[in-house]
Amino acid sequence: MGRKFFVGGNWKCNGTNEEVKKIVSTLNEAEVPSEDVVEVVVSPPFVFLSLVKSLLRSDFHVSAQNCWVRKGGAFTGEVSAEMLVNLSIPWVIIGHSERRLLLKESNEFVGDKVAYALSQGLKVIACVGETLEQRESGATVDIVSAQTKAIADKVSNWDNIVLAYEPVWAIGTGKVATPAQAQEVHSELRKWLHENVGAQVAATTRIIYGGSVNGANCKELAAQPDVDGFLVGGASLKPEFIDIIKSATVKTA
Ligand SMILES: O=C(CO)COP(=O)(O)O
Repeated sequence: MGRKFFVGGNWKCNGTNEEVKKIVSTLNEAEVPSEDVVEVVVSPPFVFLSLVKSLLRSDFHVSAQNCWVRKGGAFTGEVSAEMLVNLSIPWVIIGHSERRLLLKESNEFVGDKVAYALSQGLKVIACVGETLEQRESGATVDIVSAQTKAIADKVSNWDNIVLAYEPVWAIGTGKVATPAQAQEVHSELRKWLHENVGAQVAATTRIIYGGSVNGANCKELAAQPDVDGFLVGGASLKPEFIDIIKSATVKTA
């Protein structure tokens, strides 16, 4: 079975009520390849999830940017997986580097979160990626493998996981990984899955790239054999997100 191209838009901590409505209306008017060709998921901040869900075209889906590690309760400021399920939000991003680095989320904590979110029926965009210092010291593959292992240690079924490779040095910097750099790490991740989880999981799990993806660089990245889509930050707030969605056709050409 082929891996359907996946394009996620991570809006991060951006947007007003008015801006969110405008982005959604731009997306709703866009002509893009069908759902058979590309799966599109947008991830607004928690407070806008219901609004976006109510306005967004039905062939695009909504994701949260995080959720609590276990069942909800006395955890001030947190949002539980159960709440997302209750609102029919199908996806959640877990382990984004901004949370790993700024909020000190460990590999193990991320693994626990992924497992709990899956157990509640959510689909997960699980993020991994190395810092510039780690890349320069030659540790990239070790770092992303350890991050992936912490997830694999806690989950037995990968059907509802999309793995996002997001090198920290490429996020929000305009410094995109070259297609060859992205392909190299994606193929190492697939190899890791093959050797440590199984051939089927390696063949079917989508590995998407994130870090300064834009309308101009997406096609070349999408053409790489192990790049199965994107997780887009800054450009997902702009009309060029539509061009990025359209890059899915590179795979079918
Ligand atoms: O972190 C990212 C997506 O999750 C990437 O952000 P940018 O596309 O703004 O570099």
